[in-house]
Amino acid sequence: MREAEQPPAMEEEKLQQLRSKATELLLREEWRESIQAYSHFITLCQTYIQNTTRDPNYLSKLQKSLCLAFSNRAEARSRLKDFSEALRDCDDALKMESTHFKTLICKGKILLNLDRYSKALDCFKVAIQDPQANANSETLNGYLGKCKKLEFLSKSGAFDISDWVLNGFRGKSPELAEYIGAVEIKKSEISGRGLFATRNIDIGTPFLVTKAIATERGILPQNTDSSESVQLVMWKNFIDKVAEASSISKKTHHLVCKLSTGEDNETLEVPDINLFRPEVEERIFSNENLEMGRMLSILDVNSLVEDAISAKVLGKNSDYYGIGLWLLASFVNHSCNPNAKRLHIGDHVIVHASRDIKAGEEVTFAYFDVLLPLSKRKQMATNWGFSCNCKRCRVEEGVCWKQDMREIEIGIERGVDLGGVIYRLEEGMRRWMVRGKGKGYLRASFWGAYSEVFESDKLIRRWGRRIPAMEAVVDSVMDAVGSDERILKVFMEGVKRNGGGAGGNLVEMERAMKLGRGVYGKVMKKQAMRNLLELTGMNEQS
Ligand SMILES: C[S@@+](CC[C@H](N)C(=O)[O-])C[C@H]1O[C@@H](n2cnc3c(N)ncnc32)[C@H](O)[C@@H]1O
Repeated sequence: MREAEQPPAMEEEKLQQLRSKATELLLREEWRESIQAYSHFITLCQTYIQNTTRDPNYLSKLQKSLCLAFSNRAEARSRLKDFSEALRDCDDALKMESTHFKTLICKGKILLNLDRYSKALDCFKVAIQDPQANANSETLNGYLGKCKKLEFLSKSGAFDISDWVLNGFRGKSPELAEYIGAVEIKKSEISGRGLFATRNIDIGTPFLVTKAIATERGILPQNTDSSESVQLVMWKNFIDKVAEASSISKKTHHLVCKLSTGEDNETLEVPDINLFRPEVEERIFSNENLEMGRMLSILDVNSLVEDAISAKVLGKNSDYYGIGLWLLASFVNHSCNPNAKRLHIGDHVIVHASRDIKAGEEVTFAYFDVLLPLSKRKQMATNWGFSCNCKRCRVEEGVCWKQDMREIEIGIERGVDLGGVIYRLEEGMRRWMVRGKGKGYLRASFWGAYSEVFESDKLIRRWGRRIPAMEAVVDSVMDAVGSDERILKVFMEGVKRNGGGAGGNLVEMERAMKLGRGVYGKVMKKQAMRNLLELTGMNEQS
């Protein structure tokens, strides 16, 4: 006898057995096994529904069971982060019962996870009307509030981490939404594709906030050999996580395939930035092949080391190490005169302007320390696998061969009086007619010398007016290479030495706030920024 022709009692018994097994597996959190059991149940139930000509009550009972099975399979699939299949199950359940409470909650949570805030909000809004919502009203209201807040952030970019900062970065890190501000992907003169401003972006304004598709974090041991082997294990885990994220989402896979391998950059296609928006659904992407070798090159070129704000400000956890892949941030090219900085909070990266950016300008951040001379930067770019093609490197190429420049570098290596180094460099720039941004570039290259002199009362007294004032150097370096915590630190110490500080004169404080916005971004209110400025001024390691 075929299953579909069995009498209802037997059908029911069989369904009951399968349902109990699937539910038990679900309760035991054995997700894969419960998905299998529910799939079996669903197939059987669908067959019975198709073939039944009997009692409408029985049919309705079958449909209810089927709806619940879709809902439970969606839950199990979402626990395995297979969100696209889980969403499909939710939709199948909702087709049968458009206000099915459990499914609406499950779908809302999945959509929230996928950063589709307004669609998630729609689900929770319907769910809260259900009588069952009374027993869960606190949780449901929590979800509703979270969706509304994240939707607002994703539209406005008005991020605010003040409370967390004022709380000394303790507790849960702030909730952040996916946000794409006034930027687009275009062909870049630096290399391949780059991210470009579509409007003027003020210093500190965040223009990209996005969650990593995978991260791996750990504490590195002090010992170099052990540290290297820990890093190797982390790297392997990280590769596995990226591979897993790509295998469960066609969209993630497609976007990973779009990233550069560091070769043939000029022939790379320019993807539409809108593809990176969370609202773009999985179903428009097809299966693509990405061989392991290519994926490893992509990760090599695009993975970023985390730079946690708490570690930055408090100078703690210097042996803490985190890597991640942030898809859209991977289109930001390096420049030795960058105009953007990134801040890592939880799994999110916030990219903000570290100086004013004009509409049409390419946005860039530093892949490595750019407060160093050209020769050292060249070495670091080589380690990264490219030869830097930024404007500052091109300008500095024009003066680096000069005898004075060589002598200045040799002098620094030999530990000569750094005031003398600065004096010689400033004199040289006058003779070589280096002006405007060029001056800022060279000062940034020898920032180490400037900062040591500005931090030493003795050297400042000795060199007096023969070297430029700290404020003028800070302004020109910031204008050329954007804000940096070390520039901010020198400035804050100078302000304190002059009797200023948090209560210092208004002009100085306004300048400090501007530097602070460039370093940390306009993501906090004034009091939180003042706190950070105080901490930056005090922290030896920042
Ligand atoms: C993360 S990707 C940046 C986006 C890349 N241009 C693209 O089209 O996908 C990093 C790669 O871009 C290139 N690149 C980035 N900054 C560069 C620079 N300043 N000079 C030369 N090449 C650069 C290098 O090939 C580097 O390996």
